[in-house]
Amino acid sequence: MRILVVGAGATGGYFGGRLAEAGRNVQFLVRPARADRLRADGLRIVSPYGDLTIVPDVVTAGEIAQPFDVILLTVKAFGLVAALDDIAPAVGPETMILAFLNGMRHLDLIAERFDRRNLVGCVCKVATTLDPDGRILQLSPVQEIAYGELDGTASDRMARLDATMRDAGFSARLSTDIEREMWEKWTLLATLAASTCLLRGSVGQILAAPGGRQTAFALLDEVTATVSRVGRQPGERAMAAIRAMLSDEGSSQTSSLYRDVMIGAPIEADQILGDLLARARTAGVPTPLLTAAYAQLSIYEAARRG
Ligand SMILES: NC(=O)C1=CN([C@@H]2O[C@H](COP(=O)(O)OP(=O)(O)OC[C@H]3O[C@@H](n4cnc5c(N)ncnc54)[C@H](OP(=O)(O)O)[C@@H]3O)[C@@H](O)[C@H]2O)C=CC1
Ligand SMILES: CC(C)(CO)C(=O)C(=O)O
Repeated sequence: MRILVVGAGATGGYFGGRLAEAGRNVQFLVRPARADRLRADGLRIVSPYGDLTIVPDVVTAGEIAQPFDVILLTVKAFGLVAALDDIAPAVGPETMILAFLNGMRHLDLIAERFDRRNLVGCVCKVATTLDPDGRILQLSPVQEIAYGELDGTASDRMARLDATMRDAGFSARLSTDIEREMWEKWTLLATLAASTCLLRGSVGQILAAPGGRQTAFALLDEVTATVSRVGRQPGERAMAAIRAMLSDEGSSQTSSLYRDVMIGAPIEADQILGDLLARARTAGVPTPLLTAAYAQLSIYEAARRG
């Protein structure tokens, strides 16, 4: 299968690099500055599973001649609309698009731009970041992607996709309920992002602060009530894992959104919190803490814009 990885950043560079290392047919669609760096230094991964440098097969927008079988869309939410224009020549009727983005709004944007049949549900679990030298650093051992038809059916194309993704140096899993898994991941991430950004600290620092635990768990209640009303109710196993993560005394766990705020970078507040709040408002679910967290992040974004 011909795979196009859109973006060679923290996630795309990581999973695309592993797929290429495992011999899959991978091209990276990147923008000119990243292309120059990759051509000069290679695609470099620093990982607890072993470091890796490969010479990636790189294209830039305008150089794509024909559709791909699989597209891994790994841009941040604020780059999505532009990326969808850039990948148009790569999308044919049979192309499967797997997006690593958190939240759910991107599904509608992709379906509106192309066709709902192009969509494959996907959850990406990893903690990677780009360092100032453009290397991909893997920060924790978790490295999994799960995928599946959004309606849960077992299709031939999922079997082909699964055969391509498996045994490529990370955990790859065909899910029969990927839509629920996506809502569960959003529950985790929205709670973690809102609590770490609102309270300005890691899980351990929040738990050590007066009222920190109550605030984090009240946020979890707001997010869970919203997700259960407007999406799918998270399963008990997922909820137990989220509660355990939020109760881990001394934990240095933060969210990528919080880490981006701390370095003054652009953030995905609209995709992770704004969209959830809009759905909560429509459904009449009260969300005072989420509203406060989003207001604070909106002030950050306004200040960044200047
Ligand atoms: N990092 C993580 O651990 C996890 C991230 N996610 C989610 O995955 C998504 C991607 O995150 P992440 O990989 O961290 O983000 P990064 O910012 O590290 O990587 C995104 C890359 O996309 C590139 N890009 C943007 N627009 C285009 C375009 N039009 N054409 C080609 N390349 C483009 C950027 O390149 P350029 O250099 O040109 O700006 C950048 O390198 C996010 O939605 C995030 O929430 C999910 C799970 C974990
Ligand atoms: C769920 C989590 C924390 C995993 O890295 C994440 O996706 C993020 O912080 O953006």
